[in-house]
Amino acid sequence: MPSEALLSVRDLRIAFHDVEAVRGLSFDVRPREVLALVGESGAGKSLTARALLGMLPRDATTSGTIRPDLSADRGRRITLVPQDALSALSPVHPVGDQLAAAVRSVRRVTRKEARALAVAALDRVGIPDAARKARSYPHEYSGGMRQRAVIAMATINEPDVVVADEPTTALDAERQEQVLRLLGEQREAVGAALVLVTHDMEAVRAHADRVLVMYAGRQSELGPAADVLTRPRAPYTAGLLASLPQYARGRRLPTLPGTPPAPGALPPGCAFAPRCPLATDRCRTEEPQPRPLDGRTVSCHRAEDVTIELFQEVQPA
Ligand SMILES: Nc1ncnc2c1ncn2[C@@H]1O[C@H](COP(=O)(O)OP(=O)(O)OP(=O)(O)O)[C@@H](O)[C@H]1O
Repeated sequence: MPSEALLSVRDLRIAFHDVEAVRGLSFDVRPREVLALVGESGAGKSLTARALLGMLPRDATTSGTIRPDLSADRGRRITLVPQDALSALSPVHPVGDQLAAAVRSVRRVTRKEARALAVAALDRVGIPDAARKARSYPHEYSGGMRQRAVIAMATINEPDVVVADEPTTALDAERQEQVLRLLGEQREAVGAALVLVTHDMEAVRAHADRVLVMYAGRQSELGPAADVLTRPRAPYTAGLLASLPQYARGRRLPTLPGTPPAPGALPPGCAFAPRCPLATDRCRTEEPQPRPLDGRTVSCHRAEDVTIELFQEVQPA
């Protein structure tokens, strides 16, 4: 995989009224890779993804850099697959017209050519009788078909980066897997990188090349998914993995005790220390900075002592 960056994020901070929700993230998105942003609710995954797209809420203040700024080319070089497929489609225009309009907004093609591209895109995502379905409105599509249409919309202009923000939360497990597989195939077909926001470690394992594990607005661990998921170096990663059935070894599934802190109420030192079985006085006073270890970057004073079994013996609080 080429290692030059398509996007470079450096010391990204996102605050609301002086309370930081994202606190100094640095990572790259590489060409054609699937980079998963993973962590519990409130970790700052969506805000980070939205910052890439230039779609932050108006009252957010940011610092740091995202280079190049693809958000000026949103819809062409960077696109979004949102949580809710309906919100990505207008209810008042046929789906094919919306796809054709998306094409014509960035390419000089005739209406007829745009229309043909729209039908081809719907066909590519597995919509049966695409020429006819292109004339239907979103409400005439089933939920699954709408998901497919949204993926067609996000890939039709062959972007460099597709950002998918929990694209499957509303779906059952089987559908989730289908949608992620389709998203993977489509982004591969157009040569785009995928930034996949998820709280599902199973999805990360099945679909990501690299993973950025986030906790309380910071980076816990960043590295190749195959390494991070088999040999975590951040206690928080081990905690997320503990809830996956294959690591429970026949025992009752351990869960990560406690909840993440709210952005305005962070403990001193490492934000994860109150939930961490390895925490020492240093962890409770000194915030760990990202450092290289075992081919990834990890923010933990005790990273060398972390094993995948760390949470096996911990009972839910
Ligand atoms: N519009 C907003 N105004 C104020 N605070 C916000 C706003 N949006 C997000 N936040 C704060 O930022 C934190 C991180 O939000 P974000 O949506 O990025 O989390 P997430 O990791 O994507 O979680 P989830 O999985 O629940 O979507 C939230 O817990 C919240 O405190």
